[in-house]
Amino acid sequence: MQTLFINIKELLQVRTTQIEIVSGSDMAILPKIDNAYLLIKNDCIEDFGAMENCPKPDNTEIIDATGKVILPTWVDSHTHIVYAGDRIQEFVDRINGLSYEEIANRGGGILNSAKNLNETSEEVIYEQSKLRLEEVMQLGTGAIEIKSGYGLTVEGELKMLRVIKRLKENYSLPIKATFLGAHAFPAIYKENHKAYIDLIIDEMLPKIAKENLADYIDAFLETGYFSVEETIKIMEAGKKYNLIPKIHVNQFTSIQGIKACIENEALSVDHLEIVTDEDIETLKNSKTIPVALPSCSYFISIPYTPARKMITAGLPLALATDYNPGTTPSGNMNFVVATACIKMRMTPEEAINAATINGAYAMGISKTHGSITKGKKANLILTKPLTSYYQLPYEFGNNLIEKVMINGAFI
Ligand SMILES: N=CN[C@@H](CCC(=O)O)C(=O)O
Ligand SMILES: [Zn+2]
Repeated sequence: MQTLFINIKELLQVRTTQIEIVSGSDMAILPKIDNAYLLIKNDCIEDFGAMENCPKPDNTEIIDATGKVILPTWVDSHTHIVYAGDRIQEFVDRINGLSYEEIANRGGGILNSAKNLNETSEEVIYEQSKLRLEEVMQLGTGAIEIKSGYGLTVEGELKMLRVIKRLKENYSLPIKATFLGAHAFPAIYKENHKAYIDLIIDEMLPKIAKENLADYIDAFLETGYFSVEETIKIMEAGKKYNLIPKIHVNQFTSIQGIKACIENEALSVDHLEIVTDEDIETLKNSKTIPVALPSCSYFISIPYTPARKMITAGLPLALATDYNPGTTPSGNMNFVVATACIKMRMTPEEAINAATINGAYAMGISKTHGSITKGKKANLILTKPLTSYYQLPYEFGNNLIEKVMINGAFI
């Protein structure tokens, strides 16, 4: 089966050689072809180029993309889309003056979602989660990472990861599962952290490994949550089961967590709303990618990741949604890209690189996704007619996507 897009106004993120990540000043470069063609064969990108070189293959569906832009689908490398119910009351409490921390200290926050999840059947959680997944796919997400972390019991964490496994089986986009048992201490372990960490290491991890339910391991390394030492234990334990760390860190405070993550070869460090010069120095020359979550900053009114400072220092940056019921009840990568431009002063080129090729690196899939490269999967966004790709972040909040293709087929 072949599909040929012709007359594409702008074909974005074209990479003739395999690159896995873009960093520093290279993030400002978004290679594109004006008036382009793109040939898809089965589920992969077969060929692309300028219209004057367009082939005329037989038995091929032709799609005229006059006035439209094509780019790789968004790669959302950090989400918590498997959860039960919502936290709307906490949203109103925050409007009325309570902080995220105050709500958590009252037993709300992550523990509120954990209670709800443990009281909800796997079937219901699956039904709720698949609607979220289908919605974000229509918004252009063509690869997604999903975390556990609202179970905080052996059964609850397994239930979440089994839901993610079912989503993997039933949907064609790449899904990576991350075990986040170390998301918060359940109330009964508040004074006995060691017992909960033992539960994670001795009971949860072996069961998860036996059922092959996770690709990565995560922890909420933060003041009041998991300390540096506790997170190191979790990372070391995960690595024994080949689970690479992807860690929540520096959301509210900088406590030497980034250094510990890099020393433990984390694939990514995520959040980074509070970043010191020392943190930036530590990130240089590491293979760990920083991931910013601007929708979270927007929703709970905390600082934005200092993208300009980090990119100027030569670092790579990825963007993701953090879709979750507490701090980011939105999985719209278009909004993330726009907010990165508007609030973090990333250029459209930097933001699109961060949400495609660098997102793919943060998910461990940049060999197959994240750019228009021959042989990569045909996961594409076809926009409505646009004046240029700048319209994507400019018209924040508007849906400019006409169609989404996953593995060579429109969804
Ligand atoms: N910060 C930790 N975890 C989630 C939010 C958890 C919650 O409030 O439900 C996040 O990434 O923002
Ligand atoms: Zn998160």
